[in-house]
Amino acid sequence: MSHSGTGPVVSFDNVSKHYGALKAVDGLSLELRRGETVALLGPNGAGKSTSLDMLLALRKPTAGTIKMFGSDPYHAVKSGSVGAMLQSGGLMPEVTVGELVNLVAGLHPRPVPIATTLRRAGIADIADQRVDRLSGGQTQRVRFALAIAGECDLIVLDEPTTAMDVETRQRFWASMREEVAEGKTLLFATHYLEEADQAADRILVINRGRLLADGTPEDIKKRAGAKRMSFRLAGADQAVLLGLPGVVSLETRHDLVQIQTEDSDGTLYGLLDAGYRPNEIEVGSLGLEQAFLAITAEDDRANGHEPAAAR
Ligand SMILES: Nc1ncnc2c1ncn2[C@@H]1O[C@H](COP(=O)(O)OP(=O)(O)OP(=O)(O)O)[C@@H](O)[C@H]1O
Repeated sequence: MSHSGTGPVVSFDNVSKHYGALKAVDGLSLELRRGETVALLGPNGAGKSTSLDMLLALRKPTAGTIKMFGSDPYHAVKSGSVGAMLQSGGLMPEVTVGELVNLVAGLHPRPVPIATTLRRAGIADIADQRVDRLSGGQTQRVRFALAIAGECDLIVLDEPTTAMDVETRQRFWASMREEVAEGKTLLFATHYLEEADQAADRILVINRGRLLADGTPEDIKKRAGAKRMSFRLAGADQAVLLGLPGVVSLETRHDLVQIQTEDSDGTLYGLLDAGYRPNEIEVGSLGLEQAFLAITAEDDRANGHEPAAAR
């Protein structure tokens, strides 16, 4: 079955999952469009795995509706439309990597040639090794191979690059781009903010089971509002700098001043009005990591919780 329709690939409509009093997912609504690479970003316990598991029909929502290719997740998964790599789940021991990939491809309605899968996952050289004798990073690559062993339209990955070293991670994303170039939709959960920034064209920030932000990496950085400003200024009075409009935090080293501000224009005008003449003024957005922390901390404060970063 091929899905070339124009409807959303995935839709969550007001989906919740409660474990007793705990709202792991709390009224989540979102849509993924064909060909998008979307990162699900959130602190520990945000509800990322629960959301992905519900999408893959492994857990049942307490309320709300999930659709995949316009049908219910169970049937979409059964038809082979989705390839998935989850966080846990052991691999069958005592078989070789090649045998395992062969076995899983054989179960798939539209198997990909084994050699292609081994190459794409970067495991051709370990095809003869037993799966229970692999390193953590190699195991991750084998699990990725199983996700792409059949032709599918949607790939779902839960923290795929955990335990991968930098080189393996880069190779992994290069293979992923090959998959996406074929028109596949990719949804992945990650803790690695730089990874979301580099790999995704859209980021969904979730915290406590709710969607806090949905946009391009640029949007997310803007959404956090604050800017970072730096300049050189000899003999600046810290108290004066902290008192400037919009200033959130301040760091100084020798004559280098770095400021986080919610109003970069106001901060600069205030500084000039106070008679200072700084040099080498630079104003930029916060990095994604800072933006992400700012968004989740603001949400935690607004809801009377301790910020996730401090949990
Ligand atoms: N089977 C379960 N029974 C009870 N609570 C659960 C169960 N599974 C998950 N939870 C709780 O639901 C919340 C969301 O968990 P989930 O694993 O979805 O978060 P996550 O965003 O994937 O976190 P992490 O980044 O740590 O993997 C957590 O508070 C977790 O403790």
